[in-house]
Amino acid sequence: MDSTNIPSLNNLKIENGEIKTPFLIGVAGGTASGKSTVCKRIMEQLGQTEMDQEQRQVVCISQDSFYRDLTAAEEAKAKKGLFNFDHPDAFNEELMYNTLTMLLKGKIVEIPTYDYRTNSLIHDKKQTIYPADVVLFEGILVFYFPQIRDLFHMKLFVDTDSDTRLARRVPRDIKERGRDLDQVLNQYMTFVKPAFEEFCSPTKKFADVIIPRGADNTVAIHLIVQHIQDFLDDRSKHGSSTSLAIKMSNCVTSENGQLMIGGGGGDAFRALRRFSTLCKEISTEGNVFFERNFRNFGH
Ligand SMILES: Nc1ncnc2c1ncn2[C@@H]1O[C@H](COP(=O)(O)OP(=O)(O)O)[C@@H](O)[C@H]1O
Ligand SMILES: Nc1ccn([C@@H]2O[C@H](COP(=O)(O)O)[C@@H](O)[C@H]2O)c(=O)n1
Repeated sequence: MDSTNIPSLNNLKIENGEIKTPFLIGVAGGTASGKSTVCKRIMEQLGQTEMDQEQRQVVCISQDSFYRDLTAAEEAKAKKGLFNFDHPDAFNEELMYNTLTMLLKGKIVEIPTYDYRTNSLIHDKKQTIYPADVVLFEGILVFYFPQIRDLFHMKLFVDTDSDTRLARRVPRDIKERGRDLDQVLNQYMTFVKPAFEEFCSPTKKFADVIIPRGADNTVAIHLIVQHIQDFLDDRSKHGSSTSLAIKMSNCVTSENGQLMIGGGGGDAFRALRRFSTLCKEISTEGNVFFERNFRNFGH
């Protein structure tokens, strides 16, 4: 095999002699806001869904894979819908952080699958995540933990009104997650709604881009897809060591939420200009909001 193109060596993804480190995008939002659907649309529009896992340039991970194992007493509560899966303590923050930092270092990681019917992780059904060029990490509390929040190069918040979310959650949980109507409504009123207000909704302020109406917002999705495509094109031209993320960190800083163009590369500037120009061209209110102007773009 050509030594310049070894797909994986010592758990590192190496392509053309370079360690591949991903551009990490966080996708937060309330339950059933459309986070997974938005990620799916992004993947589809980038032509990723028909590719083999190992060939994909863009991969998506769910925060559900980082629910912590429950004790026997917690499991019994969960069965009756009396465990709070919307509280930050329900997650394994350390594993989430370690997994994302491994991916950022170009390592291949394995994550368990989550089973909503048994409220547990399936440890022997692991999903292999190759670093790829872009990693989407979606979940209700992906912006809650400061250390994890700081890892993202770009943060999206899917903002769908709570009536719509509840109307979507009820049939989904009954059909796909093995729940009955009473249980779904009880859990929603006891845990989901209060936790959304206390822990999830306040993280909207950390988002770089807010997507009202989730997957219905085709304009916002198109803009994000364009932006990622620019990044991928830049990478295929210059390789991962001269990634747009790194160049962006040179050219965009924002102490007070304003864009500042410094000494970054021309491609980064073009990509950013295209994204912001497109946003300005859209006169309809409520398509894309820039809240903090890529404060966290690059490290
Ligand atoms: N724009 C939409 N229109 C209609 N149904 C939708 C839309 N977006 C998502 N859904 C449905 O709502 C449910 C929750 O969507 P999902 O993307 O899984 O949300 P989340 O990942 O935020 O929990 C799913 O059953 C999904 O098919
Ligand atoms: N065993 C579990 C684990 C989680 N939940 C609920 O899932 C929601 C998060 O997933 P979304 O796809 O809706 O973002 C969260 O609100 C938990 O209440 C559950 O019901 N059971």
